[in-house]
Amino acid sequence: LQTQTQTELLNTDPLFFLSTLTAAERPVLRSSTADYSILERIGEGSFGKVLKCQNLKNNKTVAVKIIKDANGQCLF
Ligand SMILES: Nc1ncnc2c1ncn2[C@@H]1O[C@H](COP(=O)(O)OP(=O)(O)OP(=O)(O)O)[C@@H](O)[C@H]1O
Repeated sequence: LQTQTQTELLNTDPLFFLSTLTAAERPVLRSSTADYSILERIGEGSFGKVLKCQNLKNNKTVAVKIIKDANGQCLF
C-alpha cells in the first residue's frame, strides 16, 4: 500500500459488523463513535466495497468503505 493509504487506514475508525438489525431490519455497522445502518451497496473498487449508510447518531447519510482482507474478501 502507498504511504498515504496506510496513513488513512491507520487513522480510520475501525468498524465492526453486528448481526443486530435496526427497526427497519437493516444490518448495523458499529464504531467507537457511532453506529451506522447499512442502506445499500453503492460501489466497488480495487481495495473494497462502498456502502451507503446512515449515521444513527445524527441521521446523516455517509459512504463507508469496507476494505478487503488479505485474501481479497469483503464482509459484504
Ligand atoms: N463518497 C462516495 N459517495 C458516493 N459514491 C461513492 C463514494 N465513494 C465511492 N463511491 C462509489 O463507490 C465506487 C468505488 O469507490 P472506491 O473508492 O472503492 O474505488 P475507486 O476509487 O472508484 O476505484 P479504485 O480504488 O479501484 O481506484 C466509486 O466508483 C463510486 O461509484
